[in-house]
Amino acid sequence: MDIVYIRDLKVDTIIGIYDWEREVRQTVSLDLEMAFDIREAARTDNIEHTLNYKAVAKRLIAFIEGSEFLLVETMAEQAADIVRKEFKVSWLRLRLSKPGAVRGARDVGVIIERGSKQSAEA
Ligand SMILES: Nc1nc2c(c(=O)[nH]1)N=C([C@H](O)[C@@H](O)CO)CN2
Repeated sequence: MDIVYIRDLKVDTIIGIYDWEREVRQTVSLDLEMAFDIREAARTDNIEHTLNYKAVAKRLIAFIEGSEFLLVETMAEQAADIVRKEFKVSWLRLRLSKPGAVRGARDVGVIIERGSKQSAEA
């Protein structure tokens, strides 16, 4: 199985359960791994034959910038749903982190896997 990925996509947004978090935008970071068979794109050297990571990143930035979730869980689930449905991704792993949200920790957050690797198999 091949993977197209985006690492450390930083986006400013309203996120969090505390009063102060509803007023100040914080930075979240996304790591995204998406199953995609890259062989046709490699053979043709044509962007139309692959999963365009810039298009995925632009869509996620627009979605997250406009959102106001309380929990990282909700943001992660909805972001995964967008990628799966709009970009026809059969399997993905998404890590969503809030850098500096907990004193003493570099970052905190969630990692989710959705979909099946089967349909992305060669
Ligand atoms: N599992 C979670 N735990 C916590 C979350 C969350 O979204 N998911 N959020 C917070 C606060 O908003 C925190 O990020 C502020 O420091 C606490 N725990």
